[in-house]
Amino acid sequence: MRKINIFDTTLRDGEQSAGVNLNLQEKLEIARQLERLKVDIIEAGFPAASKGDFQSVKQIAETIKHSSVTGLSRSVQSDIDTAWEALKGGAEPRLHLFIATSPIHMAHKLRMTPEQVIEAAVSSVKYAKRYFPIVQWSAEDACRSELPFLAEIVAKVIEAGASVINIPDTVGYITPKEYGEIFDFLRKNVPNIEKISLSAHCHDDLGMAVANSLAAIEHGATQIEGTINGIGERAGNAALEEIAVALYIRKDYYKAETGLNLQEIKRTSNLVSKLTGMTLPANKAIVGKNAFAHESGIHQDGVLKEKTTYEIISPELVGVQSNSMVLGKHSGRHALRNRVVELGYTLSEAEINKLFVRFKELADKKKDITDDDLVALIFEEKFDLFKEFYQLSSIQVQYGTNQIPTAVVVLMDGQGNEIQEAATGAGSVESLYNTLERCFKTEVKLLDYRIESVSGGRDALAQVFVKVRVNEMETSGRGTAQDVLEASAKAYINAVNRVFMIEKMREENQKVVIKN
Ligand SMILES: CC(=O)SCCNC(=O)CCNC(=O)[C@H](O)C(C)(C)COP(=O)(O)OP(=O)(O)OC[C@H]1O[C@@H](n2cnc3c(N)ncnc32)[C@H](O)[C@@H]1OP(=O)(O)O
Ligand SMILES: CC(C)C(=O)C(=O)O
Repeated sequence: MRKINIFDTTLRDGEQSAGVNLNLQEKLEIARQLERLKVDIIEAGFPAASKGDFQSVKQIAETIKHSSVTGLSRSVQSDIDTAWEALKGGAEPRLHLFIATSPIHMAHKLRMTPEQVIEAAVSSVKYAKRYFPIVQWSAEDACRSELPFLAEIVAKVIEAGASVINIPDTVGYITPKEYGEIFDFLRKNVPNIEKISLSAHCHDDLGMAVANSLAAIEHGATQIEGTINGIGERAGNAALEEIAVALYIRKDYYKAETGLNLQEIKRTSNLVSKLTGMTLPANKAIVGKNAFAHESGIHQDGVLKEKTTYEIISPELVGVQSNSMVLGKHSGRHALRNRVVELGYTLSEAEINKLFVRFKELADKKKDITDDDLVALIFEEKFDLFKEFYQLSSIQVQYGTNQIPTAVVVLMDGQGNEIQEAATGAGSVESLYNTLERCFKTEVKLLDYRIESVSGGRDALAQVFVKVRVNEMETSGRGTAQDVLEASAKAYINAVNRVFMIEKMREENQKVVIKN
């Protein structure tokens, strides 16, 4: 079996999904879960992009011990210097350098000649090697590049010290057969290529990211890049869980394996989906709600007689289990702490105590607290870092079939001032959002609103996801409560607080001088 290294870019390319902004705590939690999943490399961000990205990469590099942590950098010295400052505290610092090699990108975006691109690539790899023991180099838009040019630049960056060469299908254009041919061409035409590791990075614009990644493995790639749930720029990246399980189930064919702990897949997928607000289609392979559900009589009959008639993957393989735990109003802190740990979360004693109060409040209203309820409460406590901006004190909404819906909202701002406003709207949620907009004194455009119940039953918690645009910035928010209107208000406030947080960081960023 060939070993395939898994390079996870959920926190970098995944966060490039429109409307997704993860805060430091959220990124750390995902990084810890990726470490439990045993990914080989975590791309934690793009350190030179912002102060927030820099801090997240630095903290992740200093926290994660069993996966290697990397960050992305353009071929410019100031980006490399900043990346070193972020990554130097990690166990195995590595840098991911890139520059575009296709005629379209070189001419129109970089406005550089091919010779200038080679010069920038080589000099940046040499510069990075002064700091980093491992330098990965990526040819952005490799799949629309001219193959002889690609081979020439790859040969030169290997000579300059790059030990991993990544061939990205940046715009999701290639087909599996053609992608395999690019790997064959490079392996045949680049000197010393057997001394480095070849990597694949595929986007899903034509729905072929996973198929292309698997084709790359068949043609010599030893590293695969992708994201959990396939999130990422535009149509997303290759879904790592699909690649890992395909290699496992079809090891007879691929004769290659990853080091992933497959049983952590479902938990990782849930965490990423909840924290990014990017819900999964029910029929998503491996991690969708219906991935192991047999609906029709003939299938059910077959599965009852012999599972393998219709099940090629057992749910337990990827950590899908039935939820048998019952926590209720008579449960104590020990049971709660135990369950939190079993669910894979790391909470301080103070956080457990705060969670316990919320848990008891909910248990008074709801008979059984499920794992999903608990996760929703953990998210509210652990990841709402924006409390220094607006916090909800109370809402009151009046609705009648022959009345104009009216809402009254009381908020606290970051300085402890109370803000009270009222407004009407075409429906209850609209009246609430019109009122909140008055409180914020900023125009907020609602782009998307989704509501789901966290668990089953009439007393289920409601979870609302919103996408908004404020001051030209798109962001998402989530809110959980037993009442749908309260959950709606919390989601809206969470999204707007994220924008204010990012704006504040950007202001602070401008004050930071990055070493040149
Ligand atoms: C395929 C990918 O996913 S690549 C990664 C994409 N991710 C991101 O862009 C997220 C982070 N990016 C950012 O925060 C910003 O783009 C920054 C901070 C990096 C740069 O911001 P700005 O300096 O304002 O530049 P802006 O983003 O407008 O333009 C990019 C510049 O970098 C240049 N550039 C792009 N790629 C590279 C590269 N690999 N090496 C060197 N220069 C590059 C562009 O040609 C352009 O240069 P120009 O200003 O001389 O025209
Ligand atoms: C920077 C590279 C690896 C990338 O994200 C892409 O080309 O899609």
